[in-house]
Amino acid sequence: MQRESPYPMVSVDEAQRLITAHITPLDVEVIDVLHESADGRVLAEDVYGIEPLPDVPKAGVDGYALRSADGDAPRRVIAEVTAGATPGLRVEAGSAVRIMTGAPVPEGADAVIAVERTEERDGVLIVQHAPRAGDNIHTIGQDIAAGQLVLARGTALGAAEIGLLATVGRTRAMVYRRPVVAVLSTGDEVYEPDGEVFPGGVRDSNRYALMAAVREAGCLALSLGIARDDVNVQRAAILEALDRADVLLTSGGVSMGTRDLIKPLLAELGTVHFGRIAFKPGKPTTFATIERPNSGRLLPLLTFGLPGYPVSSLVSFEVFVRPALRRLQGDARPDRPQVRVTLRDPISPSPDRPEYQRAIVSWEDGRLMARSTGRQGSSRLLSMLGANALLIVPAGTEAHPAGAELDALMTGPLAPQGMSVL
Ligand SMILES: Nc1nc2c(c(=O)[nH]1)N[C@H]1C(S)=C(S)[C@@H](COP(=O)(O)OP(=O)(O)OC[C@H]3O[C@@H](n4cnc5c(N)ncnc54)[C@H](O)[C@@H]3O)O[C@H]1N2
Ligand code: MOO
Repeated sequence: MQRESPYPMVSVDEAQRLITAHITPLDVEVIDVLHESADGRVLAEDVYGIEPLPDVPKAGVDGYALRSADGDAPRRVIAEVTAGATPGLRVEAGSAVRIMTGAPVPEGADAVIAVERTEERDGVLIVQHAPRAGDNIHTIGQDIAAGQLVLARGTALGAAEIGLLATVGRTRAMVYRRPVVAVLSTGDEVYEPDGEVFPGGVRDSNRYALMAAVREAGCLALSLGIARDDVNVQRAAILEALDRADVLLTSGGVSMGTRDLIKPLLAELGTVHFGRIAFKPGKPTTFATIERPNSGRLLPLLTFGLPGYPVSSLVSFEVFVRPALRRLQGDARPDRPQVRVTLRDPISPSPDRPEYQRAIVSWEDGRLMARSTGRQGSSRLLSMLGANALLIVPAGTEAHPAGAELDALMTGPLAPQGMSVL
């Protein structure tokens, strides 16, 4: 057993910097952006609107197109235009055209009055007030100007973005490839959750939790199963990832035990960039790159050796892996937002490392309030339940009292007011 880790302890910032230095966005592909599979993809090109929207002046309400110069005088109703029709007629002085929302405004008309503000009897229109020029008319290009940039490269596709692509007629667009992320659990004590578990064993929660986190980050998850604590078995699993994946996440086997084989294996197969972080939970988190001589892939296999403790692996994923996966997909905004929160409960720091404590943040009494999810042990997965934030608690010995402020990384949307923990 080693008495001291050969890996120097790096700071969180330094670890993030080292990871980022090894990332360039993956290759691109052209996809049909109107299908389900486009959800969450990141654009690899700028998208412009070619034509203005609307392309002709359009009625904003159901009513009558008329001339403002006629004031509040009655008008003769000469025709009706519906959305989708081409009017081909002219509104002369003293006349009006019945018009529907979204229909092109006929020539000569410079206003539309809502039907509720009118009466029509025997083909004569009575208006309740004199319309002003421009009333209820959507002008050419008011929503999108001709040639306007509507979506920038690096934008993730959600409902609004997909709607915009359809609006400007871009049914195919260039997006970054989704990274394939292989996930491997290690440990003789780790069992499939649906089978028999021998005394002292644990069910493999890490692989399933990490694969869900990988998918949530927009990647394709590839399960490599559970590798026993045998150097040849674990080497074979890493080599399989080298063949099949862009990124490898392992869990377990990265601390000081005699069966902690991952770090020496990564050093044998590639380059370990760091093997310890001043960070809790997840101190032994390791980052390595493994070259792939003949595969033609641009990037080496990015390998994250995550700790075995369920909370440590997920928190390390959130802080170090997720931003890397977003960067690989070309996301222009790969980081979670950081906010200032007020503590509802007192928080005790860890003496030697900054600690990322799980919390529930909601908007209460005009500020962001954070409540703790309870005991923060690395093995207590329940401390992640309902958490939408990681409180960044600097190393220290003094507790932070209720009412004090700390920075927090938002990992999900704000919680409803008064949400409590189990
Ligand atoms: N002498 C030292 N011991 C430890 C140190 C240290 O610095 N010196 N660091 C501690 C810290 S901090 C952490 S975190 C853990 C991480 O250790 P490993 O990554 O080597 O993890 P394991 O020992 O393999 O497992 C830890 C724990 O998690 C359970 N586990 C493992 N895999 C899974 C899985 N797939 N699903 C659910 N649970 C899993 C495993 O049974 C252990 O209970 O090391 C400390 N030790
Ligand atoms: O860094 Mo470990 O996750 O504290 O237990």
